Amino acid sequence: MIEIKGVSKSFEDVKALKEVTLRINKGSVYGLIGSNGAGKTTLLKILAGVYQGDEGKGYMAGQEVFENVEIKAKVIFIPDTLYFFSTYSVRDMANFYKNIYPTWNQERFEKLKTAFDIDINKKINRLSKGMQRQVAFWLALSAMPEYLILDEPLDGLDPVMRQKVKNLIIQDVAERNMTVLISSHNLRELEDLCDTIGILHRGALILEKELDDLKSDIHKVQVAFKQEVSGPILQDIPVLYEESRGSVRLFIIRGHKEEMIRQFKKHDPVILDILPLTLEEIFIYEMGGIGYAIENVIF
Ligand SMILES: Nc1ncnc2c1ncn2[C@@H]1O[C@H](COP(=O)(O)OP(=O)(O)OP(=O)(O)O)[C@@H](O)[C@H]1O
Repeated sequence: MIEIKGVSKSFEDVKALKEVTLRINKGSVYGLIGSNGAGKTTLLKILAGVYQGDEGKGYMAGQEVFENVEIKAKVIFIPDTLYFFSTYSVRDMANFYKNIYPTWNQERFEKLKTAFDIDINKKINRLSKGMQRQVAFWLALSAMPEYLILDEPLDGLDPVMRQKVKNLIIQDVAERNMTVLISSHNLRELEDLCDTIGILHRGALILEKELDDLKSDIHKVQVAFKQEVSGPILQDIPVLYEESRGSVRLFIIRGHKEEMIRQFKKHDPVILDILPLTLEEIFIYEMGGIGYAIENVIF
């Protein structure tokens, strides 16, 4: 389990994190989103033991992370800007990891050669940006970490490689209960991977929800009636958004699915479709409800 308890962190006059508390269960994949400068990288670095909070602490499996060698051997952090020793090849770097991570799995490293078709004798710094990111994942997944912390992880990877890496992460979560924390600006990307999403805004965690709860609690409905319905159609059901496109009306509704269908059917609809919402749409309506414009938060 990963825990952040009341963490605040300032850089000179900038309050990067303000009393952030969050908990990520073992085997969970947690997506952290937020606008530029929201504090995502700072939070990830505190968990990776790179920074220490001014107040509060980061814990993994109940142990404090900062300056804890035992815990650090179980964590891999892939930062947004990668760093490799300048003269090291993939093979050298693998040997380096082997010495640091007791869980290093040479067999897996060999197997993953087919997924990341890169010459292991090549100097990493001579590889392209995307290939370097592939190497970072190759090494990380061969080290079999208990905790994987990723900052904008898929940036620079081509679409095929993005899918491959996502599948490999999901496989490790399913097979050996790896816990993952991912920071990203891309909700569509996170939708495939995460079970929980948190939004960080100006250093504070303003929303945190399980994806399933989000998806089962909010519905998009397209409905059209033979005749104009006078007066309100829905009673005692919270409508988050409503618009008309010709004779078709669109509703975004929270909860009450069966009751909503019953009330619509009373008016004899010719169209009654319940459509899937993207995670992005869900957040637009959710955040609208608590007074933030999502555009300012995510993009
Ligand atoms: N080493 C540092 N020195 C001074 N200020 C810093 C440092 N690191 C971060 N900050 C400041 O802290 C705030 C949070 O930065 P952080 O990098 O955590 O945001 P972020 O959410 O990761 O942003 P982005 O999406 O742009 O990567 C910003 O105002 C940033 O300028």
